[in-house]
Amino acid sequence: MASKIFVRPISIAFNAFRNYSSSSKLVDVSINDKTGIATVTMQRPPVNSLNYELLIELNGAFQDLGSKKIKGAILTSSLKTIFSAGLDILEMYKPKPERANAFWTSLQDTWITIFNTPYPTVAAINGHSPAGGCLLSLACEYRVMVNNYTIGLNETKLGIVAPFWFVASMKNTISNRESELALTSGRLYKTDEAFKVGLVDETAENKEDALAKAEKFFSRFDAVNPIARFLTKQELRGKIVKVGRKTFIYKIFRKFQICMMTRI
Ligand SMILES: CCCCC/C=C\C/C=C\C=C\CC(=O)SCCNC(=O)CCNC(=O)[C@H](O)C(C)(C)COP(=O)(O)OP(=O)(O)OC[C@H]1O[C@@H](n2cnc3c(N)ncnc32)[C@H](O)[C@@H]1OP(=O)(O)O
Repeated sequence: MASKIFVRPISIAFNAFRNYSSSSKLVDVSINDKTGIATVTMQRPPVNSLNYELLIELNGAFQDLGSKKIKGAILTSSLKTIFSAGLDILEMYKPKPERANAFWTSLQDTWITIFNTPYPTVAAINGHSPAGGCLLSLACEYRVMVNNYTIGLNETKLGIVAPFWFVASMKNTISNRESELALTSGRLYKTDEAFKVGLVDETAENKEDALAKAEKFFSRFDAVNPIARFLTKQELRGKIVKVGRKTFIYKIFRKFQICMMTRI
């Protein structure tokens, strides 16, 4: 584990990114060769619900960017009014145990990858972002959200208990008190409400505005050593990932959830 942590930022310093662009069915990745900023776009109509295949592609995209010399990555959506509707309900409806296990693992791996990137990340939230959609944005370092949409961890409203790493991601962003109020009530915040509590860092008029603000965020690090930056990020986020990834409790919790899912 430790070797991974220390090798990655060094390796990115030796890789060029020029003229990179790759598009799979569900995720488009492009790197602007002038700014060095990557844009990862989810494109799974109608609502970018997170199924196994989308998660695998997302995880791969963010991992690949770790080997390129980028200034930062923006996560956004190709859809007009939806960032992501969260987990694909169909993945949770009477799944085969192997699929449920693979799905759940892919969700957690994707969260860990995005939460832990050596490069800075911004979610340009250009539409509704409930539940798992909110989780993806929380994994990024900064959130810019277009006005008049909704975001939040609304699991309790659906009769679901948000896993503790969802909760930890929320608590990493807003206060413990606000997290408690939000999660227990399954609150979905409007953009301006989310801004008031710090769930989003900036609001935007439209997607273009959100992307412009996201790009501006990266310039904060122009005079910052990228390795020092990454190690500091790890210092702040490492414990949450460790709890999310390794604990016995997590394994039990996953078994319990898969068990619940396969019985519904
Ligand atoms: C089942 C429980 C098992 C127990 C599991 C135990 C533990 C799980 C732990 C954690 C769970 C994680 C959290 C999640 O992410 S759960 C998913 C939560 N998502 C939501 O609550 C969002 C629901 N969707 C919406 O609110 C709206 O659809 C949305 C605002 C995103 C968009 O609204 P709009 O009016 O534009 O579009 P719709 O007409 O509503 O939808 C279009 C189309 O898309 C389908 N759809 C919507 N959301 C999902 C989804 N999450 N998964 C799959 N499909 C979705 C919707 O049904 C429509 O389909 P169709 O009718 O056109 O065929």
